[in-house]
Amino acid sequence: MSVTKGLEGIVATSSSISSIIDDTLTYVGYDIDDLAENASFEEVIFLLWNLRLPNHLELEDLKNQLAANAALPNEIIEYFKMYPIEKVHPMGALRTAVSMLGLYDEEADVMDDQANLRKAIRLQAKIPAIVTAFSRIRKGLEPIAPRKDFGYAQNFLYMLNGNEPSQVEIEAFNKALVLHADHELNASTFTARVCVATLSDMYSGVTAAIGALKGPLHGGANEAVMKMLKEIDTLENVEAYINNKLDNKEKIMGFGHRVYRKGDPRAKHLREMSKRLTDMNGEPKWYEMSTKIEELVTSRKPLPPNVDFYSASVYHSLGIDHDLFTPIFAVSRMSGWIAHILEQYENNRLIRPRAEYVGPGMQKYVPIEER
Ligand SMILES: CC(=O)SCCNC(=O)CCNC(=O)[C@H](O)C(C)(C)COP(=O)(O)OP(=O)(O)OC[C@H]1O[C@@H](n2cnc3c(N)ncnc32)[C@H](O)[C@@H]1OP(=O)(O)O
Ligand SMILES: O=C([O-])CC(=O)C(=O)O
Repeated sequence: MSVTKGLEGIVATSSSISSIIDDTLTYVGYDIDDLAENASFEEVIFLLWNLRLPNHLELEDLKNQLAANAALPNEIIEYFKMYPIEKVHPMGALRTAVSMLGLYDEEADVMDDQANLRKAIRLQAKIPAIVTAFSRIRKGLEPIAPRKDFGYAQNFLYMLNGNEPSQVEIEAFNKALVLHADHELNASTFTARVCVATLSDMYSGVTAAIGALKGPLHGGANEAVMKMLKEIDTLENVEAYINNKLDNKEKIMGFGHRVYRKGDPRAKHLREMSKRLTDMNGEPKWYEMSTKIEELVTSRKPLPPNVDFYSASVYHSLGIDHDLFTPIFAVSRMSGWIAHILEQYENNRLIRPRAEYVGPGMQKYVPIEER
């Protein structure tokens, strides 16, 4: 047996959903640059789940269904009010709340295609309400009900802050959602597929995926980037901080990628947004520090920034609490997880690789009194 550590380069499934070829990312054959400039997040959801773009009526129907299913069971709100909300990380709360949603869904274990599509809508519709309700309750505020006349990105910001977001904010947030929606067989998507390949239910699959996204080597990196930016604090401090980290062989969060070599095509969109939003906010230092970090890191190592690097200053500029950055990634990636779960069900086989055993050889059991 030979082991490929971290399964690097192993092709573990076929998929029609997204592809990364020669550092180009596509969703169902549409270049991410094209989608980032032109598509609404709702169109991307439809695309990932149906493998084609919606027509006008189909898009309206999806928007209506998402709006109609956006409210949370009251028990989840009550649960947030009960537990020590100020002490938990929102990703832990999100993981638990999404799992709880399954308890209030009578179709949770109904596995036919139509039931799975209905669950998909419910999950995608409710995840913004979970993240925003959590955020408000921990600030002593009441959750805000979604508005039926608002789109997905607009509603998220509205439910979070309680006021109507500007057009610039809506467009920036929509673009961030589009950019994060799917990414081939990343760790959380693979986790979701492994889970449902046992023919477990969709709630189990996305709950497992949220757990995998939480880690700082994956989705958790966007929060870690902001922590680093705050630690550095000024443009003057960047050089010493980064050189010191690299000299000590420490990782710089938001850099490097398992698949991309020349660079992550999503990063340039987030870089542009970071420039625009930090300027608009009168806090250009976050962008200036970020570009200086990029210059320094790339001058020393072939490690371009990934999607998490500039998303940190983008979300910060939108006034979003730093520990909500990864939950927001989950709000978007829910669409990709669901697409992969549906695809896995369609052509399922249990995912069960092997491990090379490197433990002790055969041993004889020793009774406890003799140990
Ligand atoms: C949405 C996403 O999940 S995007 C990724 C988000 N994660 C991060 O930004 C965390 C920082 N980056 C990393 O930890 C890695 O680059 C990963 C996890 C993304 C990819 O990891 P892998 O493909 O396993 O690469 P691995 O960690 O083995 O690194 C290979 C080499 O590059 C170095 N390296 C990789 N990333 C970084 C980094 N961010 N900073 C400094 N050095 C790095 C490693 O130290 C290692 O060096 P060595 O060969 O001298 O020991
Ligand atoms: O693909 C990966 O390994 C990580 C990533 O960029 C993502 O999930 O968006």
